[in-house]
Amino acid sequence: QVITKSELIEYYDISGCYILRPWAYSIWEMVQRYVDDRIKGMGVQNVYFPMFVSNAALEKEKTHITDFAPEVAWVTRSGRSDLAEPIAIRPTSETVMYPSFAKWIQSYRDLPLKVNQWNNVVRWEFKHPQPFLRTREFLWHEGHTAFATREEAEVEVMEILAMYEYVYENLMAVPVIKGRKTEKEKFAGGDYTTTVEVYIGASGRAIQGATSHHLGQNFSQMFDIVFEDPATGEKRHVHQNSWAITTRSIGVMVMVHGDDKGLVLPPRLAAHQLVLVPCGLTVRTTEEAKRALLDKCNSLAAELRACGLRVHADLREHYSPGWKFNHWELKGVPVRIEVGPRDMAAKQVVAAIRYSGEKRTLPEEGLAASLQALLDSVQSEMFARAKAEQDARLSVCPDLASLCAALDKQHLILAPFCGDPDCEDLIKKDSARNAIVEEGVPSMGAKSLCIPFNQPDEIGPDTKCVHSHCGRKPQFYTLFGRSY
Ligand SMILES: O=C1CCCN[C@@H]1CCCn1cnc2ccccc2c1=O
Repeated sequence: QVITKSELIEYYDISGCYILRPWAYSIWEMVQRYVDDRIKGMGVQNVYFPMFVSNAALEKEKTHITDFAPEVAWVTRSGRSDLAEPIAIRPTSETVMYPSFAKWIQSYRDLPLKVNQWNNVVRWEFKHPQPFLRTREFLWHEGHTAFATREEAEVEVMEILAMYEYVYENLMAVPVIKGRKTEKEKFAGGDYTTTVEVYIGASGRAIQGATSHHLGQNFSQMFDIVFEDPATGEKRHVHQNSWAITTRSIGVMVMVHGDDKGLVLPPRLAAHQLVLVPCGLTVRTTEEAKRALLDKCNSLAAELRACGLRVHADLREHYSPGWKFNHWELKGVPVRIEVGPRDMAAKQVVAAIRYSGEKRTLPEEGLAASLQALLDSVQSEMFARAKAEQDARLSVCPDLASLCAALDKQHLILAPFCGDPDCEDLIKKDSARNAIVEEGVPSMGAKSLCIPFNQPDEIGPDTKCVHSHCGRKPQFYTLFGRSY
């Protein structure tokens, strides 16, 4: 209800596809603007590759394409005539881009190659679609880079991950847990996957927020992307990375901050940080008093805009202040400013803070500065509140029983883990069986989310793997939880 009543999304007659309305698209634009500036500062250049992939190109990456094959959408016809060869619609662009990388990279002087594209991709998922979180078409950016050495590539993987952490924590006020995916959960085409994971308090589940993969030389071997080593003259395969954040991030922010009155937008991403509503106009208000109030609202809005604040003055005559209060609360505007004739006379305004519900009277004097300070404190308090909830729902569990008990409390679990995919399958199966069934719906088992870079403790010599039957030595604490 929130995503339609707040005018983020409109539904569409093709399953898994949704319309991003201005209120949602403006959030994506803010994310895009920040990420685009950051990656350009890292020497990445934007490009645009075709959305169509030939069967031959797609097949080139047969290693991991197999488990993704069912999701690939194909064009088989134009008009009434069949195509000679079916053409795939890109689900991601490795196979589209890397044949060109092989042409463009001959010498070490052609390195590093760093390109990115802002585009849409199509994955014909069969799981239950959800706006933002699981859609058959979504917007993202995909960065694809190539280096002469592994070390250079590995530095970039972490720089990009830090950028995604900033997008979530500093723009969206959403705390993340950074780490590396386990062997089972990583992108099979790469060497390793790093990720930012987000805890969704409302559902007690975690969701992947963005990824930065180190591909190693897997793709350069498949696509023969080689350069001549100046020292030895021999041909060397490049070391590659690829990374992405998608419009799923909008859904994550909606879920983390939303409340029973609707959206709650963090000030740094809100298209309107402030909405100005004239109040106290009654049938008895004289024409010139009304005119004076509307002029006041316009001049306040202009003054605040001049100070860089994103202000919207809602001066519509045929809606009551109460209606407007509800409308903008539903859309999650961080601060509403109420101005009535009495406020005008007292040279003050009333600020209503969306995320806390608090109301505060502010003098007109220095209003822009006090509102900027207020918005900054809203941003940091929204983060602090989400962080406190995430930390309160994080348990360190030594064994399966305590892991299942923590799952039932909608916690995420940090557990000593051997890292073995078979053991991970067992943990998922056994934690699903033991967990209490809620309202007849079998609750899903725990998946591994990441191996946090920030480990809670050393793995002691006599520490056991969380699934004691496996008998293998635990290697690291791994974050487990129900996930999307
Ligand atoms: O995440 C990223 C970051 C951006 C570039 N691509 C990588 C890895 C994508 C993994 N993936 C994900 N779904 C797929 C679906 C169909 C075919 C292929 C794939 C596929 O390769």
